[in-house]
Amino acid sequence: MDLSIHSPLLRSSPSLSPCPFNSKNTTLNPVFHSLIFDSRNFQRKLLVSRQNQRIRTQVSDQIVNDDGFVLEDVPHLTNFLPDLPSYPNPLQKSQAYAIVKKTFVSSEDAVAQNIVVQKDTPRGVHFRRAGPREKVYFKSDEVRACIVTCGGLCPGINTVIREIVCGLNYMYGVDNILGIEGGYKGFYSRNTTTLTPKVVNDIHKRGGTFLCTSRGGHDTNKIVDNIQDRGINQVYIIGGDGTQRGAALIYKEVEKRGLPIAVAGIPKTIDNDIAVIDKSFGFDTAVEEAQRAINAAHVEAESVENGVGIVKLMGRYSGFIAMFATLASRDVDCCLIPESPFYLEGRGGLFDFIEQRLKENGHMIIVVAEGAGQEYVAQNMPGVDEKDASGNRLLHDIGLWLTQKIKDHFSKVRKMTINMKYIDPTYMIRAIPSNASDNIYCTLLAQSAVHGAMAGYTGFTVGPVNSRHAYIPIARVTEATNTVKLTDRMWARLLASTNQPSFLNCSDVSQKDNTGAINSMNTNSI
Ligand SMILES: Nc1ncnc2c1ncn2[C@@H]1O[C@H](COP(=O)(O)OP(=O)(O)OP(=O)(O)O)[C@@H](O)[C@H]1O
Ligand SMILES: O=P(O)(O)OC[C@H]1O[C@](O)(CO)[C@@H](O)[C@@H]1O
Ligand SMILES: [Mg+2]
Repeated sequence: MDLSIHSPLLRSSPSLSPCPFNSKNTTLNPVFHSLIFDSRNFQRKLLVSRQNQRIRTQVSDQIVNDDGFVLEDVPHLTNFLPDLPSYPNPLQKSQAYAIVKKTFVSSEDAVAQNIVVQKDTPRGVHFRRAGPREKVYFKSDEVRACIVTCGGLCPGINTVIREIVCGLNYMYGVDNILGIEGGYKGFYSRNTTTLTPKVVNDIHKRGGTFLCTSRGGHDTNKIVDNIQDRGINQVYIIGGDGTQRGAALIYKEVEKRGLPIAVAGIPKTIDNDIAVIDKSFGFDTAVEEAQRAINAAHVEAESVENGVGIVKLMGRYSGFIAMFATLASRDVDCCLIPESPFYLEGRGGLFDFIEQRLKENGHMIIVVAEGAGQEYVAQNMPGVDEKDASGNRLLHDIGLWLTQKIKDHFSKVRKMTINMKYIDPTYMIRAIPSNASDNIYCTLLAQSAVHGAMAGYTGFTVGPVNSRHAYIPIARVTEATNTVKLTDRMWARLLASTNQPSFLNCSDVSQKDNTGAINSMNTNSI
């Protein structure tokens, strides 16, 4: 029985594609099933139109059925261009794919957001599975694609650029690909470069972005005007949360103008603060590179009497890099992250702990995420509240502040000689090329984005959800920030491994934890 959704609401909702899902395997009755989709569609419309307000709770509240299967679908070009012609996927004739048993992903395949279930668990939220489709909505020689990279650097950006270019060219025969230089503002400052497999052949071996990047300068109308002027019909946007917000606005404008343009977001950030996806590319590489700084701090600290090493790692609002680098290293005595407040003085404070470790081991290593303890540093620098061009608050240097505080405490209060070394490898961990596993991850991301755009999906972000690549509505990944959960087992593992004070009691933890953000690392389940 085909339970495809044919509600008037769905058809009138331009932000959602027709849902070919069929619920043969569910016990839901068709009417109820439709209702669930309808309420989601309605909510999704709301979410897109009010994307700056956090209405995630309202969205969740709508999923009321115990057995509910929910597809959080992405838009399709045929939603607002119903007459758009389709063509057989050129992969059908690909020699490489000839041996693959099932070249194309079924339109009924969905990726479950929650895979830890009990017998009576509702089926819950799903995303459309990424991958090549039988039909495409672009003729190869009519594709004019562009790629732009925005926000901070991250290992692997060049691999994603390379693989979008090679994927479009090798799999779909597209050879009209433009690189927009210098981030969003590159669209209207008219700096572009032609991208071919040959041009991008070696770029994955270099850090940074071949196309350069910038913060600020997002002017939706100017950008879409420019996309139109250049005849671009596929836009690949690589960047973090801010970039994805910008991509959502570009998609909305494209849809408003009724243009046959696919807008695909590829999430990028070493901070790993993007919700829903398992982890962001470059994160593994950053954690690996951080080991070199921690090792150096450890060698320095253990070679002197009362050596204290402080290593500052990136992580504006999320302490994932610091947490994983600490867990990987085993040389770290204490890890400080933005999500977990700490204090210096008194019983159970950091000074006490340092003294105890120096007595036990003769040395001590602290890893601090750049966003940790900002409120303390701010107290010493009243009035300093700067922002970058994108409006992100510029952080105070917690590493320097901490170094000074520890020095002062031991020399002036405890009258103890300590040997402090402060290592700040901040940009070194993100300006490098991606490691092997990130390279593979970036390749899959790029190819998934290409398959999605060619298949006519738009307004999506691509990423792995429980290890399966999926097309996720852009608003879904920007509505919350992925942060370390203090009540998650991963943070408990860290506390157990360093044996550092938690600086909090249980009731503090439940108050602090949480913001409603989704812990997409799923670290509890590992
Ligand atoms: N809310 C928004 N609406 C439209 N554009 C935005 C928004 N936030 C940021 N942007 C644009 O996205 C681009 C990148 O944003 P930002 O500098 O915040 O980096 P990011 O993508 O979040 O990456 P990261 O934080 O990992 O470095 C900038 O050009 C900025 O103008
Ligand atoms: O100095 P920049 O380039 O503005 O970037 C710094 C920020 O970018 C990130 O690497 C990614 O968001 C943060 O960890 C860091 O705070
Ligand atoms: Mg950001």
